[in-house]
Amino acid sequence: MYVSVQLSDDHKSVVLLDQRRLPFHEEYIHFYSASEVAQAIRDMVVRGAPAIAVAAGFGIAVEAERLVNSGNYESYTKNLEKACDWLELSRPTAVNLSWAMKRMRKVLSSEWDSIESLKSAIVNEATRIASEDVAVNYNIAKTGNSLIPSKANIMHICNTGALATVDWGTALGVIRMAHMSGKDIHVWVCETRPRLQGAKLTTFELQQQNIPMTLIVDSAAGYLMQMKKVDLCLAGADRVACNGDTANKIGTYSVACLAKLHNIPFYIVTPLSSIDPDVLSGKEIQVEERSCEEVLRPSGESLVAPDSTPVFNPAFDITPFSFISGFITEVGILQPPFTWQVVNKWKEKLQTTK
Ligand SMILES: CSC[C@@H](O)[C@@H](O)C(=O)COP(=O)(O)O
Repeated sequence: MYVSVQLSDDHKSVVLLDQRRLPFHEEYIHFYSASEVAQAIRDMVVRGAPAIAVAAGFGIAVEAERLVNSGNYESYTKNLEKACDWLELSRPTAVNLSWAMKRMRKVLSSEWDSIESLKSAIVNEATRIASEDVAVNYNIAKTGNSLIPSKANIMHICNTGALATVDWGTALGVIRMAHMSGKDIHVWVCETRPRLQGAKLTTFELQQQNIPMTLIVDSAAGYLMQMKKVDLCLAGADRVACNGDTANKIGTYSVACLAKLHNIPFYIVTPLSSIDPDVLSGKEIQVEERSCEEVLRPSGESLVAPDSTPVFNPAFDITPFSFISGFITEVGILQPPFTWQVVNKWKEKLQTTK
């Protein structure tokens, strides 16, 4: 079984499964500093909002180990705070990155009696972020499964599985749980241009789990809905605004519009950590723009359009909350608004029921 992101036993490297090479090569690469991890996140060696948050947390743990003999307590914490800044900036749309770095900064600003004890606290917090991800996604999968009929054709975009998290995944976790519980499900896998996370990664995960699926080009989504071959749609999230507007992989909005037109339920499957109550609506969400090369050379080498064709390549889009039937989370199926007060109440409830 593959693991998208790990901390090496000696805490000297973050080990990432290189998602750019899947499904044909399972290669693990070691990254030895926070700046190397930030670059790996930018290059999408690891991707998916929860997985990049975990990778960034481990990036700080590795940096803490690397810098342990490099200066006094003050310079040590200052350098680690700088590392949090680079990691946070490595991809702008997924709020999980800032959420993880906020947790690491909290550890950095607490009082510790030595560099050694601060370093252990950093490793513990990074490891906790990773293990919480597994538990949270397991709960999401259980909650979501209650919505899946015993026989269903589910449309899914991008990759939201174990590769995008530490294990289970969000939307694909729900699909995995439904399949494990004996439901007769089939997944329409949107290929997800331009980086093909659906074609390369989601098919790989579904195949490993023996879940029936069919790969489609993104533009086939409407036709399938019109033919009444889709019962519901599940997608992940990179940032959910307070009013429920949701940033997710480019193409999600198109699927949501088509689903609304055809009266098909469209759910966002997300941990609470992807909700950003500081952002009031989707208008305030920064959408990452990526290199034109991703569109011009989808498989890396040959051009599919004349050289120097102008390209616009937004990595995400925003689905307005009115297109979303509900948010499947670790605390249940929710509806906005997601104010801090409300989100904190759910988090507290979660703590007390643990
Ligand atoms: C559980 S993953 C949720 C989202 O991060 C996912 O749907 C997505 O859009 C990933 O985009 P990516 O650009 O591959 O990082």
